[in-house]
Amino acid sequence: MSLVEVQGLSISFGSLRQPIHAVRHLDLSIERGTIHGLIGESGCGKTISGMALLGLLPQSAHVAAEAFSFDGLNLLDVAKSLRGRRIAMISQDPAAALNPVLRIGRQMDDVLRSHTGLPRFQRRAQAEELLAATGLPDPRRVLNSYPHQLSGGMQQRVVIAQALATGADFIIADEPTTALDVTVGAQVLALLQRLVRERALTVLMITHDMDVIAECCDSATVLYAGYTVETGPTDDLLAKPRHPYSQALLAALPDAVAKGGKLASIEGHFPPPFTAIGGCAFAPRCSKALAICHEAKPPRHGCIDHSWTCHLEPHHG
Ligand SMILES: Nc1ncnc2c1ncn2[C@@H]1O[C@H](COP(=O)(O)OP(=O)(O)OP(=O)(O)O)[C@@H](O)[C@H]1O
Repeated sequence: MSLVEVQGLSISFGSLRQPIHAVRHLDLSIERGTIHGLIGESGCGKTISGMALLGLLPQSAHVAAEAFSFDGLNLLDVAKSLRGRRIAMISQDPAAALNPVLRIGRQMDDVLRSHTGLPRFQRRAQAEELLAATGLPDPRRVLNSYPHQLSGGMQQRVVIAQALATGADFIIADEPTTALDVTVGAQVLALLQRLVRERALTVLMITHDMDVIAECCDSATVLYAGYTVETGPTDDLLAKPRHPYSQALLAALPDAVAKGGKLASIEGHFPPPFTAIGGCAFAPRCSKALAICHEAKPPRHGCIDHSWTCHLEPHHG
């Protein structure tokens, strides 16, 4: 059984008469001990999906799903209680995740005190061990530092150490390298890969950057306007993307993987979240669209490992 199993998740805001569709139909399956990417353009619903997994949606959100489970537990019931116990989050801005007026030692200790039964001196040793595990060279100095005395890359390592301190086995990393320069970002991705191997973690990597998927994800889900349009192992997705949107994403990147490019723009506009979509959400921007693509929801093709939703025949393109 997958650690995370999401089928047909929809999240909307506003009234039933005038809904704002943040996520329209998310299918997401994450295997234990892997890094799974969730990729798509700004506004497609990546962060809101992560919030739903963490039980952090505002009260005003309307949520529905055919399946929405973590380790067999229904997340609609238990997401809040799993947060900070089995599920932790690393965000884009480590400085915002840390308290600027408290030393790192105090902040690590606060997390360890509320998540472990360890006495104080053992918590100190554990904090040092966790900071060392994230590759910070002088953990004692880091424990005595304030966040502003650390670089962005060091701050992100501290945030990762805090996530480990909670004992969480599933980490949602929301654009964790966006605020870092390329080299430091690559080091943070390598660190997450090592931690997944060494500590049996599972990571959901939220990103708009195909390079991040190529660099560190075992598999990925492509999201467009709140819909899962394709999901599969990274190698397959990069070598043979099947949905026209995934194909356009890769085509928009000259030497996508080699050159470190970001998702380039694809002609046309993303459908606004308040519009109803009758057919395929990507049809208005799709160079291969048929009449039916504008009228009816696309069927799913492929197998459980690699699937995509599209009206075109599976052997097209
Ligand atoms: N509290 C809210 N009320 C109404 N609409 C919201 C709310 N939160 C998010 N949305 C809408 O949901 C949609 C998805 O937002 P989300 O932040 O998940 O996108 P994203 O893919 O993570 O984008 P980015 O990469 O820019 O962070 C957007 O249209 C956003 O405006």
